[in-house]
Amino acid sequence: MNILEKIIADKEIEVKLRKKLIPIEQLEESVLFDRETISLSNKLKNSPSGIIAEHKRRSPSKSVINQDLNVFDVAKGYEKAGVCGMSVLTDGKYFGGSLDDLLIARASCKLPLLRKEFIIDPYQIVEARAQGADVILLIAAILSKDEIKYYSELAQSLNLEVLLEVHNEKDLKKSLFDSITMIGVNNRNLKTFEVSLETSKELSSIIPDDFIKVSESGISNVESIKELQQYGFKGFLIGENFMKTSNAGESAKEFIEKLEK
Ligand SMILES: O=C(O)c1ccccc1NCC(=O)[C@H](O)[C@H](O)COP(=O)(O)O
Repeated sequence: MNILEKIIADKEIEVKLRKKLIPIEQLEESVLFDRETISLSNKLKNSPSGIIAEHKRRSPSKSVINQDLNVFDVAKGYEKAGVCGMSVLTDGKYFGGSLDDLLIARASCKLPLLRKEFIIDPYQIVEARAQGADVILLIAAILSKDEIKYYSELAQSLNLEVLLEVHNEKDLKKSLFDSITMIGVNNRNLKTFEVSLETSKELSSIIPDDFIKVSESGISNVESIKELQQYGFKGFLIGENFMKTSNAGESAKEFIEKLEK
């Protein structure tokens, strides 16, 4: 099994358990369920830098990145830095995240929040809404065309935006639905962990203009962003580069200042 297959096998067990612990009807009663969501795509459209900064403690490719930062401070710092949105990894086993991280981030800032998760069941979409997310990630590589359509329409009906992640042309071809606003090209091959910004550049020309293009993973300098902007990218998802420092918010602030200079 490759890492993605392992993550999904574990996720299936986890979701089954979560559904038993907290029935969907209970999620729908959350005080956050009816809150007005914040549009990430609007922020990206109107931003010169387009940074989506991630809270990421560890990862399968890098092991520990930073276990010492407090998600409350990270969210506040990212907001102060002027990022467009924050991505919160909620997977526990492989990334050290949790739904509590999402809740804490929600309580500490007014940024659009992306629930960064391996979504394989509609339950997780309702869960994202109940825990304060504004955007969900759908990964084309782990979903069928019908699932992408159904899950993105469910998200839309809950006023959640969808960032649809692709790795290649095949992923992209099965993912073009009106219920999706943003297409993210992941520069990290989730099977081998190899990172190449060429993936974004190569796919950019076949992403229709109706979608906001986001480049994800492996971005560590402003020069790469300036180059990717030439290919039409408006959003840039950055995790490790900020989280590996002792002050993720400050690191994002310096990065954005340099980018907008
Ligand atoms: O980051 C990993 O090692 C990883 C491995 C397997 C599946 C997903 C993985 N990462 C999720 C992400 O997409 C990244 O956290 C995100 O794009 C930020 O990437 P980076 O800036 O390189 O930390």
